[in-house]
Amino acid sequence: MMPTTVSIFEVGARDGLQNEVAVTTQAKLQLIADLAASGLTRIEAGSFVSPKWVPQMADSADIFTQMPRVKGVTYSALTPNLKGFELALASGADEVAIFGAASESFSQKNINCSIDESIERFIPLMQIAKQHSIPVRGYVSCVLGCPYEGHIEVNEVARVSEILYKMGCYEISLGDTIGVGTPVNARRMVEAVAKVVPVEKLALHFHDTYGQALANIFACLDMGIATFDASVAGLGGCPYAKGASGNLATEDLVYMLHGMGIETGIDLNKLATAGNNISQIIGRKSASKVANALA
Ligand SMILES: CC(C)(COP(=O)([O-])OP(=O)([O-])OC[C@H]1O[C@@H](n2cnc3c(N)ncnc32)[C@H](O)[C@@H]1OP(=O)([O-])[O-])[C@@H](O)C(=O)NCCC(=O)NCCSC(=O)C[C@@](C)(O)CC(=O)[O-]
Repeated sequence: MMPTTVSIFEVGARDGLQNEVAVTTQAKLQLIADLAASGLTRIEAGSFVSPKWVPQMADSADIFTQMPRVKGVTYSALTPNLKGFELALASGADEVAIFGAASESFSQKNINCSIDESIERFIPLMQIAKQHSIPVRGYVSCVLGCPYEGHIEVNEVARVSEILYKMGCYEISLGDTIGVGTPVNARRMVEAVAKVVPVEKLALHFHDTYGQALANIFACLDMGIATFDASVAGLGGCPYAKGASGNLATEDLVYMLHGMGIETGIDLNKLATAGNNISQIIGRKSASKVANALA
């Protein structure tokens, strides 16, 4: 059955801006304020990773401490290890996300350790997060393909997802990091993961490299998933997946959902303005077809 409402997890300020030319802290703060003003209630605002690995996110502590908070909005941070979690906690993040992968090679390139080692690192983080009542989201990358290994078995996606869920992640976001998935493959992958993680605890995170993201979401919408990640203006990519384009543009997702009578709580015009403003700062046209059409 199709959902009547969908929750959008906005990743533009993190997944998006981590792979664009560096913008000022002030520009990020404005973007985050604009996103909240458009009605988004789940905003990933930065990441506490090594600034040597991802310099674009080096000001995340400033972002979290300086951004004006809107009541009802959850501001989340990406954290790869205990050090990242402690920095996020000190900066006032409402929730954090750990990130693993279904590909050994991607795990090595992205976080410099194997899948199993990454899980070992998450254990103390999960314990401390529980003590502080900080909800933890879990990402699994490369669920429909890997930039280094190509095909990824759905059983491996299910295995890593189940581990993260059993560790205490409240939601598992399945990431098509390089945007190679197609609708039938996406459904098959979700079916496999839904055998080990309740389907309502899953979110989908599609990059739009091959223009399949909306089709993939449409294909999975009647499976019981009601959370989708998206990035305003289609910002970004992944620093460890060369050539991958940004996430599905949030504007395009909202337009499709509203067209289907599915509520999101988001004002599309305000969202498009937020996306156009940050695109102008970055110096390129918005990657959202909808934002460009509205303009
Ligand atoms: C995980 C590490 C840190 C391991 O990196 P490492 O070099 O193996 O770590 P280390 O423990 O040996 O530490 C090396 C240095 O980093 C520091 N360090 C250690 N941890 C932190 C931290 N949390 N914050 C800040 N600094 C940190 C640490 O203090 C030390 O500093 P030094 O002594 O050299 O001055 C590194 O590989 C890293 O930062 N990787 C992040 C990569 C990244 O952010 N990738 C993009 C996000 S994932 C993504 O986009 C996919 C997703 C989620 O969107 C879903 C999808 O689309 O698939």
